[in-house]
Amino acid sequence: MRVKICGITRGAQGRSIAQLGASALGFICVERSPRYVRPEQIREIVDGLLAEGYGCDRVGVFADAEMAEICRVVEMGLLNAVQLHGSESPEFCQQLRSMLPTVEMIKAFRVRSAETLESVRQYEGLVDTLLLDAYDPNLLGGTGHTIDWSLLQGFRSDCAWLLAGGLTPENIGDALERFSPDGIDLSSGVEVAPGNKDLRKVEQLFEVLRRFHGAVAADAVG
Ligand SMILES: O=C(O)c1ccccc1NCC(=O)[C@H](O)[C@H](O)COP(=O)(O)O
Repeated sequence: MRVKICGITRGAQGRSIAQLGASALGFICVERSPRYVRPEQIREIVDGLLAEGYGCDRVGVFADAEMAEICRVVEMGLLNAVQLHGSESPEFCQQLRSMLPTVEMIKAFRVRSAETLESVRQYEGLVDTLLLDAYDPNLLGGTGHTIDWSLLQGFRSDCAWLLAGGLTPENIGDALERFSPDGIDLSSGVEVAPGNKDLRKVEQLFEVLRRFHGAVAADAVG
């Protein structure tokens, strides 16, 4: 199972989190987020990861950004995945795919109702991975709110999907008893403050995951 830890802003924390077993690290490229990191900072963090041989995925998180800007940051930051966290249309995803054919495309949905889950269907086949996050009227992500899990009961997709939204070392066991996502994504649940990760909480997370999956590989769980 993939484990994505999002909102990395510091090189040393990124490397420690990769060492603990994260398979993907997320960098917030949305300027109004308190977790925003400039492309130059991403590059510095990524250079450090690559220099130490960490093979985890490097995900740039965007929200309704211009295609040219996404391509610029991907190139500069040596990213191998983009997460589209705004209201990007299926056509936008299709066009971006043709511009970045080798980059994983993750489309995020802020799940507010059963209709949100229906809208996901239009993206299956166009993107590589879906990410289901919580809805908040004021914030795009990193909210710490959980999705109304009753809405996800019975959710299936042809696409790989990641569960996000208010996940913590305390509730991850409960989440994985209810759902079988292809991966999980956490941010504020493993933080001291926005953008400052709590390594003890990340460690605690992997301890719980080991109980579920037996063993933790260097870049994957289970
Ligand atoms: O984290 C942010 O500040 C953010 C800002 C704008 C768009 C997306 C953002 N985060 C995206 C993520 O993938 C988070 O990990 C996801 O929303 C879950 O966050 P949390 O509920 O804090 O675990």
